[in-house]
Amino acid sequence: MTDKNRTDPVIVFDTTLRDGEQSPGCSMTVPQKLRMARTLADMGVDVIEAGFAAASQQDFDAVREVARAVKGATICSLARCNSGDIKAAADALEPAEKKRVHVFIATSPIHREHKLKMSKAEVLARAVEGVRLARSHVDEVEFSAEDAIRSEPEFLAEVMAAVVAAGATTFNVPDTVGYTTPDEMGRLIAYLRERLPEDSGVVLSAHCHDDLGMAVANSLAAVRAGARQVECTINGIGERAGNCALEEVVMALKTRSDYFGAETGIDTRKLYPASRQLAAIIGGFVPANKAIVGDNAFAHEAGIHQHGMLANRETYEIMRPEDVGISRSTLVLGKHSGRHALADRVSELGFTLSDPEMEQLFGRFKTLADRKRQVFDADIEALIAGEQRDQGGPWSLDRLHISSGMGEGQLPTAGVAMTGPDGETIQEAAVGDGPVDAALKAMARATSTEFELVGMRVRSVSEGEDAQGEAALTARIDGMPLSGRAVDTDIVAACAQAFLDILNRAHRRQNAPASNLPPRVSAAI
Ligand SMILES: CC(=O)SCCNC(=O)CCNC(=O)[C@H](O)C(C)(C)COP(=O)(O)OP(=O)(O)OC[C@H]1O[C@@H](n2cnc3c(N)ncnc32)[C@H](O)[C@@H]1OP(=O)(O)O
Ligand SMILES: CC(C)C(=O)C(=O)O
Repeated sequence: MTDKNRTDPVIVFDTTLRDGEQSPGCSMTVPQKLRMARTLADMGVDVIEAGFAAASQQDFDAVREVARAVKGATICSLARCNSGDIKAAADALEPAEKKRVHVFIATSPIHREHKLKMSKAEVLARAVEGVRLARSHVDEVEFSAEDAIRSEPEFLAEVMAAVVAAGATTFNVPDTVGYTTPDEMGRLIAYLRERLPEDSGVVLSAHCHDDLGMAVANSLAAVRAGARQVECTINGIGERAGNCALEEVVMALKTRSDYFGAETGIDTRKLYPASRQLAAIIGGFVPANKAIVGDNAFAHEAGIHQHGMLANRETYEIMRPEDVGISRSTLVLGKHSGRHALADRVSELGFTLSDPEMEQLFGRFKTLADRKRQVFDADIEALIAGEQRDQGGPWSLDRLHISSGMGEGQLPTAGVAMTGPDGETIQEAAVGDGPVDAALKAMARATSTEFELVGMRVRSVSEGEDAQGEAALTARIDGMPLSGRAVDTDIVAACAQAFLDILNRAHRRQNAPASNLPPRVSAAI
């Protein structure tokens, strides 16, 4: 059991630049690795595995550049258990303030027999030789038993004892193929921990892959069982399904330090910027539902949740967005939102609406939200503008049907049904130069109006492929210029509604007592 008031430090070993880079499409140039390494050091990563120096000249250069330029963190290079790799690693690390050579060899039967073609004794001997040689170059040597999870536990313990005796300072337990479970991982770490001499000072480490989606859970189980180093990558990038995600393991340890009794020294406010920086460098994107750093990690759309959030954000958030470097939680307005969230946004946007106006707006908002995935601030503003626009009638546009297309022989046609001042519904159709022209002509016929279109502007007033379009039309009727404006996700419908505004203004003008007419020059809205 953990002591609630005590937290042990956990070393964060970041391998974004080595194992992360091994994932297809994630190769980085030397300057890109350097930028990323600076970010990692700045956020408090303890060990940065900058590459595999023997892999290529570029990898060697990257390790060397990071070793030369990045201060604060320990810089590490991976090496197989052979003299060439170990020498390359040591040479590349030479300028580092604090350096670590990370040697590895596989210990599992399948890797021994089929890949290395070595017996247990040969693997053991190569591991010991590798660690000794590495120790002749640097003080910190990490040994990894590749595919430790599928290795015989007794053999693993034997290798651990031998490499520790040869000078290894960290013993890493990789779940190379992401096969283990939290329970199993916990038991294996506890088993190895029992076999490490109390005063050895050797750190047990976990390196988990995510093939079954358990890399973070397995790493946390290792910490709970006594591992004091976790190996991880930003955004969880890495071989196949990836590695343990740094931001997730760090925030789990921080948020549940009561449970794990362990914490890292990471400045968690740097997690989100680091995640975005990496995504920009490798040209990928972070899934919206990614824990901690995804776009939706602190976003709420459901009305019941939004209501709870407005009352007290801890109702639906276990972490503060600011603590991971995200400026604020967001209440996303969509079809699942309720009145509380809409009212909050309306007042945030600076509008004061009466209760009936708010109720009307809510109805229009739900109708729009059913057609759009997300309702943006500009949509709300447009809805309010629409709400406040002239609705005096008497004409209503009950139906609009458009037929339009491209190519020779196409006749853009519109059919409308409009109900007028005496309650009669009139149906009309017209062809035009385009769908808007046809719609306007059909509406003019239905209302027996002669008009001349003198101005038309259509623009998008919100974001996304399902953005709302605002149409602003000016038409001359009886010599009088009149304007109308409307918003709709369909721009032809927006134009038709804007024209309806104009027709209604014209009708009211013709039927109003002469003294009520506004001056001619200000007839536009
Ligand atoms: C689980 C992991 O993530 S381990 C790290 C994996 N990362 C990488 O492989 C990326 C960098 N790798 C490379 O650039 C190349 O593989 C190199 C330069 C390291 C080696 O290239 P090559 O010499 O052409 O060998 P290749 O990759 O084809 O085969 C691996 C060789 O290393 C041997 N080997 C594998 N692991 C080890 C080890 N830990 N210690 C010693 N030898 C090893 C294999 O048995 C094989 O030996 P062989 O050539 O005698 O048959
Ligand atoms: C070299 C080790 C640590 C590794 O990357 C793995 O086993 O996945």
